[in-house]
Amino acid sequence: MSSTASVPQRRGLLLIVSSPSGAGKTTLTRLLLAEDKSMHLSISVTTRPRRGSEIDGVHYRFIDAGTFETMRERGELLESAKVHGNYYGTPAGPVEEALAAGRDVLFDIDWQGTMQIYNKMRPDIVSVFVLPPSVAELKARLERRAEDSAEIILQRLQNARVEISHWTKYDYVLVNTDLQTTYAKLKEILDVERMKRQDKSQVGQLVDTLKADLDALTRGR
Ligand SMILES: Nc1nc2c(ncn2[C@@H]2O[C@H](COP(=O)(O)OP(=O)(O)O)[C@@H](O)[C@H]2O)c(=O)[nH]1
Ligand SMILES: Nc1ncnc2c1ncn2[C@@H]1O[C@H](COP(=O)(O)OP(=O)(O)O)[C@@H](O)[C@H]1O
Repeated sequence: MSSTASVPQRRGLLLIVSSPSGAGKTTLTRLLLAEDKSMHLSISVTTRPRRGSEIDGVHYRFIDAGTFETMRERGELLESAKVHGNYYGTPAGPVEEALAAGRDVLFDIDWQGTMQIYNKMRPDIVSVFVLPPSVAELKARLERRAEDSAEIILQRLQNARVEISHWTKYDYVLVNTDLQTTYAKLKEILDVERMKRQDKSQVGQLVDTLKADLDALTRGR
C-alpha cells in the first residue's frame, strides 16, 4: 500500500530589496508584486515630497515631520532612517498582520532599515542588494526616470558612494544590467528561500510511511 503526504507548509519570510537610488529596486519589486499576488508590500511612511507619478497610500504614505515623530515615539515603526535628507519608516502593524496570516512581506528600504530589522527577525529575512552596472548608467536611469531635479539627482549620486559600500551585509547581490535577467534571478532567490523554509514536520511522516511501505514490499525477498 503506498501513501502520499500533503504539500508541506512554511512560515512567512521578509524579502528586503535595497539599492542606491536609480539602480532599479522599485521596478523589480513592482514586477514581483504584479506577478505574485501572495506577496504583501510594506508601504513606508515618508516625509519626502510626493513625486508626480506617486499615489499616497500606494507608493508611500506621505506624512509631515510631526506625524513621523509621533509614530516613532509611540513605537509604531518597525524601523526608521533618514535618507537623502528625508525620514522614512516601516509601520509595524501591517507587517505583523501579514506575517501572522502566513504571507511573505516585501520591503523596499535602505541599509540602515535593513540592519534594524536584522536585529529583530534575522532568521526570517532574505536580503538582496541591487547594484547598477556603471555610474554612467545609474545617472542615465535617474535622468530617464525624470522625477527629480538635477540637484536632487546629484545628491542621490553623492549618497550612492556610501550606500553601495553596504552590499556586504546582504544575502544576495544582483547587478541590474538587463531588467528581465535580473528579475528572473530575483524570482529564483525567492523560490529557493521559500523552499528552504518549508515546514519539514510532514516530511518526517512521509519518510516513515515510505520506509514502512519499502519494508512491506521487500520483506521476505
Ligand atoms: N530605512 C528605510 N528606508 C526606506 C524606507 N522606504 C524607502 N526607503 C529608502 O529610501 C531611499 C529613497 O527612496 P525614494 O525616495 O523612494 O527614492 P528612490 O530610491 O530614488 O526611488 C531608498 O534607498 C529606499 O529604499 C523605509 O521605510 N525605511
Ligand atoms: N535593467 C534596467 N535597464 C534599464 N533601465 C532600467 C533598468 N532597471 C530599471 N530601469 C529604469 O531606471 C529608472 C530607475 O529605476 P527605479 O526602479 O525607479 O530605481 P530605484 O527604485 O532603485 O530608485 C526607471 O526609469 C526604470 O524604468
